This record gives sequence, structure tokens and C-alpha cells, in this order.
Amino acid sequence: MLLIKKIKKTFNRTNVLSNLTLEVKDGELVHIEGSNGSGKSTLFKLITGLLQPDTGTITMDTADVVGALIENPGFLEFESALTNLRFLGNSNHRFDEKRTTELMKQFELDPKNSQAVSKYSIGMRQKLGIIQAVMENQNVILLDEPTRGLDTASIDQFIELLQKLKTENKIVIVASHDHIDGIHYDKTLSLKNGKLVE
Ligand SMILES: Nc1ncnc2c1ncn2[C@@H]1O[C@H](COP(=O)(O)OP(=O)(O)OP(=O)(O)O)[C@@H](O)[C@H]1O
Repeated sequence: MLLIKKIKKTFNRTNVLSNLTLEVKDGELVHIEGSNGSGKSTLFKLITGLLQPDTGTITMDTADVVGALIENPGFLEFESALTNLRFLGNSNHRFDEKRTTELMKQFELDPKNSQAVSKYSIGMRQKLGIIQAVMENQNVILLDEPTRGLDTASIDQFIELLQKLKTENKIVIVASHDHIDGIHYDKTLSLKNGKLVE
């Protein structure tokens, strides 16, 4: 379970998150909707530990591993997709070649493609960003604007992935500024004035 209790985050006296509370149970798929600048990325950075809250607490189970797609993920531009994913997975000692190549095939990326990532389209890079967030069997998954740049077939592949993650009992939080057709969330919350409202 992920439990966020009364967190506050201020940047240069601007209050971005104030008294934000959220509880997500294992197997829940949650949508956080919010306009540009409402604080979605900030919330995700706090959950991953990239940022620290001014006050409040974020707790999860000790064995939980967070996977995240936040903003534009960085890659080794002159290496292939699989080399990049292997590099990221090996850095955490959690690389699972079988799961990773299956995910690539599910998103119609060829694991044998030796083309450098610098030559990839925006949508192809986005798919790599999604894959790296789930390929290590992470169980708290944060996806910021995951369908950005994806065509309709790829969005369908993404929806299939969300269904699979649910059967694996993962916590998944999708942040986006708009509604994505075809995704059935357990809960949709709006991020407004630093708080989550139903
Ligand atoms: N490191 C930082 N220093 C100062 N201000 C910041 C920092 N990070 C974010 N902010 C500010 O916090 C607010 C929320 O930003 P954030 O990126 O979390 O919004 P968002 O909801 O993810 O927006 P978008 O949908 O445009 O990606 C913005 O006003 C932004 O300028």
C-alpha cells in the first residue's frame, strides 16, 4: 500500500502541494488529472524520493520498488533500445531480459533492432520510457502523461499493459492533463490548488 499523508511542497515561496493526502491499495489503478503546472510531476518526484516534502510523510511497504516515467526520460543516445534498457535494469541489479523483450514486442519494438535510440521517433521513445518503468517488476508504477506521442494502436497496447499490471496486483498511478479514452480507473482524482479532490 502507498500512503501519502498531508504533504506540503513549496518552491521559492510558491505553494505547489498543500496538505495532500492519498492512499492507494495494491492492485489499484488511479488517475490524477490536473492542468499544466498543477503539481503532478512534483507529486511523482516526491513519491520516487527525487524530492523531499517540506512536511508530511510518504510510506509504502518495505519491499515496494517504484518505477516511474516522469517528463522526458533520458537515454544513451548512441546505443540501441535493448542496450539502454539492459543498462537501466542492471544499474538496479534487477534486469529481467525475458520480461523486457516481451514488453518490447508487445509495443512492437524489435529487441534485435541495433538502431541508435537517437534515431527513434517521439512515440518509440515514449514506449521505451513506459517499458523502463515496469520492466523490473516494479510494484508502484507512476506514469506521467504516458500516452504523449503514442498513436491509437500504441494506446491500445498501453491499455493492455495496464490490464496486465492490474492482474499482477501492482499500484499504478497515471497522471495526465486530460481523459484518455478506454482506460477504466478504480479512482480518478483532480489535483487542484495543491490538493487531490474527487
Ligand atoms: N524545481 C523547481 N523549482 C521551482 N519551481 C518548480 C520546480 N519544479 C516545479 N516547479 C513549479 O511547481 C509547479 C508545478 O510543476 P509540475 O511540473 O509539478 O506541474 P505538472 O502538473 O506536472 O505540469 P505539466 O502538466 O505542465 O507537466 C509549477 O509552477 C512549476 O513551475
